[in-house]
Amino acid sequence: MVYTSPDAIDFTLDDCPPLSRPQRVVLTSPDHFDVQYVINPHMSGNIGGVNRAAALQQWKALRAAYSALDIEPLIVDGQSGLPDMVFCANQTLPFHNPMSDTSGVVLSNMHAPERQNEVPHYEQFFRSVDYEVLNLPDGLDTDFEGMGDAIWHPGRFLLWGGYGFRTDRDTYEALSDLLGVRVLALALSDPEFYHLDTCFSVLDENSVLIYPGAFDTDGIAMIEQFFDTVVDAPEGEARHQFACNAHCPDGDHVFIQEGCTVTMKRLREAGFRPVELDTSEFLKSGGSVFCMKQMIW
Ligand SMILES: NC(=[NH2+])NCCC[C@H](N)C(=O)O
Repeated sequence: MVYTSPDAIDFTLDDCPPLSRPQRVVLTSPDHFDVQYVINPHMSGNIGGVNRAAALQQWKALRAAYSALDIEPLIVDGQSGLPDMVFCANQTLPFHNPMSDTSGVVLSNMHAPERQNEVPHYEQFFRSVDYEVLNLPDGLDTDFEGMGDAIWHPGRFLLWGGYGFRTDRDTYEALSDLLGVRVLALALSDPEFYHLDTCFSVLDENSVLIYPGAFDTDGIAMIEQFFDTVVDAPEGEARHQFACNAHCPDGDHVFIQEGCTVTMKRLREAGFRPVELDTSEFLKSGGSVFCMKQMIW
């Protein structure tokens, strides 16, 4: 079942089976990262403008930050000719079904033609680690960009789904049927917040960090219905520093772009520990921490 308005909601969090936290992280080496085309507004003006050496240092610091929390990264090799492959949250949606105790990934159907050839590399990787690999139904020709838009509610078998730019609303009907999961679908309409993970960062079962301006009134109402604590990022930090592309891997630390001072203060007030990371080279492509990793079970 897909829910797009608060009036339709006929369940609570307690009706959703408990879901364990994913314990492993996948990262993709940035050897071939670059800005070579413009498929989101942040990339505009940045073609050829990436400092590869700086990008590598920033990526290594991210890798070290996961290791410091005892989350050992699995590394996928970036491929030449696929400059966005480093954003490994987008090509798949990893899942764990607590009822059947099965794990796997659903492959994306990238909206951007420039990124479609990234998916087979991830298919191969997940098969190599014995993951079940699922496809959206044959004949369904809707866009889907994985965890860029589809985000698990922490601790619950419940999926949040953004739609409007990179993922079609109808994809969530198919995903809901495929995985047997409820989906809360949020409309996106500001092109600078083109993926759900640019404006919505889950922290723990009761807390989320959002940029409210990216959502409509139904979206905000649904978010407020399911999270007791909603931390707002200010517009400038959300839009230009990707404050909401943060990642909280453990319900405590929040990896976030360096310099998001107001957001970090609000996170601390809500009881979280921000960990600043510099992703400035990746911001040139419209990505930061959240989309540079994929958590798996
Ligand atoms: N989930 C994300 N926000 N990923 C960032 C992707 C950036 C990439 N240049 C694109 O536009 O597709």
